[in-house]
Amino acid sequence: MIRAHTVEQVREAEATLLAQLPEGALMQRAAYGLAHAVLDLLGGGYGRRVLLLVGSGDNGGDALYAGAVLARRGAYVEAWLLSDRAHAAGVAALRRAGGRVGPPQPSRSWDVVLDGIVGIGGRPPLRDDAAAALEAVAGVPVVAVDIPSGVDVDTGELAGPHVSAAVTVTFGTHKIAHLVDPAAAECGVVHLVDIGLDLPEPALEALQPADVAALLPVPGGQAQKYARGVVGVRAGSAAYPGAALLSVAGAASGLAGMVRFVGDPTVQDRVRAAFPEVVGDGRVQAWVVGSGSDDSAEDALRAAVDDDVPLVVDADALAFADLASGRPAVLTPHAGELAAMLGADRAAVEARPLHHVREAADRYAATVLLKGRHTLVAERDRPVRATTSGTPWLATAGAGDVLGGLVGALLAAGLAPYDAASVGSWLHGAAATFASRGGPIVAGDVARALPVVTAALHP
Ligand SMILES: NC(=O)C1=CN([C@@H]2O[C@H](COP(=O)(O)OP(=O)(O)OC[C@H]3O[C@@H](n4cnc5c(N)ncnc54)[C@H](O)[C@@H]3O)[C@@H](O)[C@H]2O)[C@@H](O)CC1
Ligand SMILES: [K+]
Repeated sequence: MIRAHTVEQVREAEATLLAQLPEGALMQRAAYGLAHAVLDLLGGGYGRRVLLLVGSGDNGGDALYAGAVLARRGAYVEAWLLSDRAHAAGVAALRRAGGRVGPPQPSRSWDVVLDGIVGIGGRPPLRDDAAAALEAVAGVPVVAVDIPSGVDVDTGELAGPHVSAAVTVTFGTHKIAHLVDPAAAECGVVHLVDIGLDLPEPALEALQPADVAALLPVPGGQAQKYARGVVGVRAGSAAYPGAALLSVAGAASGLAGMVRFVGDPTVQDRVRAAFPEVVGDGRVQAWVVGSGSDDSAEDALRAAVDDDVPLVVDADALAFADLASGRPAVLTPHAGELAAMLGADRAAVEARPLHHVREAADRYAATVLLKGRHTLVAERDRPVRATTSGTPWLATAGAGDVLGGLVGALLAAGLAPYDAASVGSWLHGAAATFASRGGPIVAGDVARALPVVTAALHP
């Protein structure tokens, strides 16, 4: 599991550790980890040209001490101090190691910039001098120290100018901004340096393959189809038959024992032709409702709610999500749908996805899965889960229908809504990444890749 903590949680853990260690020990751990990540990125130190952007806090201190390590490895290192209150011992260490301190020489070109402007003590927006320094080094790859300066650490929101990093080297634990967009998209590759912090339950987490494998419902030796779970799909309409086919394709991933389909008769014929294993109405352990349901969305959701089993509420059914409020249910909006549910602007949801997904989980007393580059799954009193297994090629028509079906299959197989949503989202992203191999895909490719990805979790 990747765990992310709030600034307050990190500060508390650091305070405990600082009290037990000699002065400066934590910063040395951080600076060595940082320097080694930079050496990895540059393929060595000798002859490389490194510019440090140094703010007034300990984040700048990390950059200065790392700069000293790099200078001792033969790099040419300059520190551009953005404040006259820069970390004094760090400045002295850099000087002793042969680094230069002062405004950068204009003619120099840099191999890398270390962003030590602000870390977890920063409050966006960046001050003007810091923003101007960023402009002056535009185009040079940046290694962000702890966090790309200018992003909001605890929310993942952006406010004005900010660093866009190639690599972010963070310390002790991930921060929320490393996993939540739009900030996460500015972090580049995130590298975690262990500094020995002892941390509480995280604010946010991201499932890793081993976590998904541990949660996945796997049939035992005595398995039979009903016990493995029956998932029902109420989706599609004469106008949108494809949504039903893709919803069923996700549900028929093999993770539940049986799939039922209920819908428009013409759509039903097409579903049966494409998926001979799918049967008609009957008892189910979970319903998936809404993709392409068009005018029938409300009736379909009411019928599903009457069965009193866990639900996936998707697409057209989200307009009636109140019906699922307080039930075991996963609501699966994209930003536009969530905006409509909350009476907000789509742009506001995209700028503050974490805030809005939490608000919806609270308002609907349900599990809410907000689709995006890093999908977020929120449920009251649980860490939000972010999905990082996808690919930008997954932004394709019908991919959401497959996800809804898949989450339904996992609900039917017995996972709680929170786990079904986050495991389903992870598998969906991983299947897309596997199917894509860096190239374009369509929604059906994602559904077809699900069994392979599932199998790979159990070598
Ligand atoms: N506390 C610890 O034990 C450790 C901290 N470490 C480093 O220390 C950092 C935190 O250090 P600090 O608490 O000193 O805080 P920071 O260095 O993150 O930033 C605080 C400083 O930035 C200035 N600042 C705040 N907002 C700004 C803005 N919008 N524009 C420009 N300047 C702004 C403030 O005046 C303040 O002096 C971590 O992110 C990490 O890099 C690491 O060395 C590991 C150990
Ligand atoms: K930084």
